[in-house]
Amino acid sequence: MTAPGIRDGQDAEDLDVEEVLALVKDDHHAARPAGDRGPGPVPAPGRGNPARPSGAEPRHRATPWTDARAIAGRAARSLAARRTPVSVTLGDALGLVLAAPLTALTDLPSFNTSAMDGWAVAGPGPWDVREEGVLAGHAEPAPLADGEAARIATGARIPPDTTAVLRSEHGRTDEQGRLHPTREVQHGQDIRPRGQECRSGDQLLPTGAVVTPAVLGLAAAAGYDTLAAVPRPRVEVLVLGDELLTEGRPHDGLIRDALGPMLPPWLRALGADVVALRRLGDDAKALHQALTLSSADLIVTTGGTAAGPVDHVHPTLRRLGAELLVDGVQVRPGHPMLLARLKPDQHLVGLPGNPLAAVSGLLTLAEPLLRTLAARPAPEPYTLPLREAAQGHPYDTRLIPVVLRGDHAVPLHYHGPAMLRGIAAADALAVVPPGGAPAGQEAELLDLPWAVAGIGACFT
Ligand SMILES: Nc1nc2c(c(=O)[nH]1)N[C@H]1C(S)=C(S)[C@@H](COP(=O)(O)OP(=O)(O)OC[C@H]3O[C@@H](n4cnc5c(N)ncnc54)[C@H](O)[C@@H]3O)O[C@H]1N2
Ligand code: MOO
Repeated sequence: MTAPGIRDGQDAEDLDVEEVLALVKDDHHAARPAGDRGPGPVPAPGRGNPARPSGAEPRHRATPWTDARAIAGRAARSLAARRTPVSVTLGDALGLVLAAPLTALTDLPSFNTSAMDGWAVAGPGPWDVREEGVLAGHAEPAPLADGEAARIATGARIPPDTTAVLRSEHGRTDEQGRLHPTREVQHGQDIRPRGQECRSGDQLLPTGAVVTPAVLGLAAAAGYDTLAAVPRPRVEVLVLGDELLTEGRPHDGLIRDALGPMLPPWLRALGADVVALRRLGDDAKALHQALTLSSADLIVTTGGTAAGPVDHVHPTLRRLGAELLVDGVQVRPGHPMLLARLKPDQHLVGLPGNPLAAVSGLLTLAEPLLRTLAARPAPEPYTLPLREAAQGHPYDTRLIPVVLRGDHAVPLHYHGPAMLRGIAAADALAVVPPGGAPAGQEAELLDLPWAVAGIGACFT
């Protein structure tokens, strides 16, 4: 069914009966008799306490969206504190979080060094220029006598008793080979004294700092070969569904697996070490075995979260005696997503099979859990005004792909739960409250990792 009022790119299956009815009725708002007040545009209920159209069945068990994110973060909190730091080479440390303060292992600079190419000079000029110059990386040169100069390169060790460095563009040599300054020389100029940036033992960065390329550079400069870091949470991805092809075009009711290629790099961008991706079909036994044997910190399943004949996730979790921490979330798309504790130190996030619903589950449940396990800081929440109105769900939060243009978030079309066309062009997801948001209303934004950091920064 396609309800009048469903916007371009919105998927009718995304809307439940109440929502479709709300849209239909909303469309005929003008034709209502005077005094007929409802239901009309559904009023925006408060988060977590949604107003429901009269007669609507409350969605039992479904957790409000903000609560679901908080529960996912909390579920990992005590585990995060107990994770043993790992020692990783600088080459493997990008994106990890420091498990110990970065303390300087040396003074920086570790010797008095020249800030410029030119001459090290002693006393006032003119100076006799020593035959042998000083290059970076050389052993300590002999002391300068008063009235003596030595050619010196940027980064080279300053000879003892040097009083200043004269830049090459500020000196000239006469016929006798004596060096004259062409401008006044200040005592100590262009000498970087040992320890100017830090002394050995100074704290350069605290525990919890994210290892960026700049941190790698600083650590190397300060003498580190390895860093103590919080290990990446180990994640196993189990893709469920007999209808999935791994190559070629869809045919005969079979479709391409869109989640297998999408989830591992996305999980990596969220800080995970993806140890395995396995396609299990719709095989309850294989799922049970995979969950029993896995030693990952987090198992992410895709599909099979609803109540169809081959939706094996709930029955398998029941069989395993798993504790369901979140069983359905008041969010569209993705409302059947779930979070379970399989063992005290092992969780499962069940993502719905519809691909945009899976993205919603990834950002709602997997992101806070992985962030907490990886000890990454929470991104600062921020909002931007919507450039166009965003259609809301009557009583669930909706996540809508947007592009950021100037100071506005522009909602994208093709945001139905089975569609990736919108998110593939997006910079962020806008959090649209129940009832929707008119143009100009501020919406909270969830940045997509590559939109902020660039592709190279988050997928290495
Ligand atoms: N009776 C009900 N049926 C459904 C409900 C509901 O509330 N009551 N919710 C719908 C919603 S909303 C979603 S989302 C889906 C979630 O279903 P599952 O998690 O059980 O997923 P599947 O049924 O396995 O698949 C749904 C859909 O997605 C396609 N799919 C699955 N895996 C992939 C993949 N790796 N790549 C691309 N596409 C995939 C699959 O073929 C289906 O079309 O349930 C609704 N039903
Ligand atoms: O609305 Mo579902 O949750 O299609 O994803």
